[in-house]
Amino acid sequence: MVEGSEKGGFPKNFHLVDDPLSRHKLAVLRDERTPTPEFRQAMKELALILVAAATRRMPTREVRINTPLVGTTVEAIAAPVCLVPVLRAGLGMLDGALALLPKATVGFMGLQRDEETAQPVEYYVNLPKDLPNYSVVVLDPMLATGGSLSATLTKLKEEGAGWVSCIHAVSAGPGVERVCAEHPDVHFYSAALDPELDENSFIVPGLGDAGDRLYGTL
Ligand SMILES: O=P(O)(O)OC[C@H]1O[C@H](OP(=O)(O)OP(=O)(O)O)[C@H](O)[C@@H]1O
Ligand SMILES: O=c1cc[nH]c(=O)[nH]1
Ligand SMILES: [Mg+2]
Repeated sequence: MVEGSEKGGFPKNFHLVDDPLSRHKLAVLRDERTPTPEFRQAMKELALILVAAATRRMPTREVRINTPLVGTTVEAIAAPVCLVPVLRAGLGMLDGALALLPKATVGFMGLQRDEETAQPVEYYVNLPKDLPNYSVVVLDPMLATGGSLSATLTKLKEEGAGWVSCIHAVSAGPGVERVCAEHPDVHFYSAALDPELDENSFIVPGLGDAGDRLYGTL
């Protein structure tokens, strides 16, 4: 993993998860020939890898237990976890994240980019009332202009979220610059950092519209 703090040119809260396995999953996702079932499966598997990376900085606490042989001190994740998929495409990462964090609570952030302006329009929000008690992981395969993620993080902070990390399959330079600057306290984990956006604010080379490819609404 390339940590933001290790490589010149990366914001220090951006982390590229570019091991061979995540690159392999990403190759499946980027290929236009990948049909919906395989796309969905690869997104789920990539989410497993990314969510493991995103727990690296999660607060832990010491717990006293007994092994079958002796008493010892172990480490456990300190706070309950709340996963927040950004609808729709974020749902494609939810099963993978829940496989590693099965006790997690799930909140929902419903946003859709306006096709003309690329601005996010909020249509559904459902978050736990006691959000300040949780460590929050935001799931969204695509970080393009950063508008949807910025709106999500602003909402989470209004609701009192403290520790927050985000996972993405593909991020674009302009969106990364924006969210890292606006939210220096949040860590962002992505399997790719693509250079640019096209005239419709789609990531290039990217993988197309993640929601459409996950749900077959092409
Ligand atoms: O960084 P941004 O420029 O805001 O773009 C990224 C957003 O666009 C996509 O959602 P979309 O609006 O296509 O909704 P969908 O998941 O329902 O397809 C994607 O899943 C992100 O939420
Ligand atoms: O390239 C992009 C940009 C936004 N949303 C997507 O699904 N893909
Ligand atoms: Mg979409």
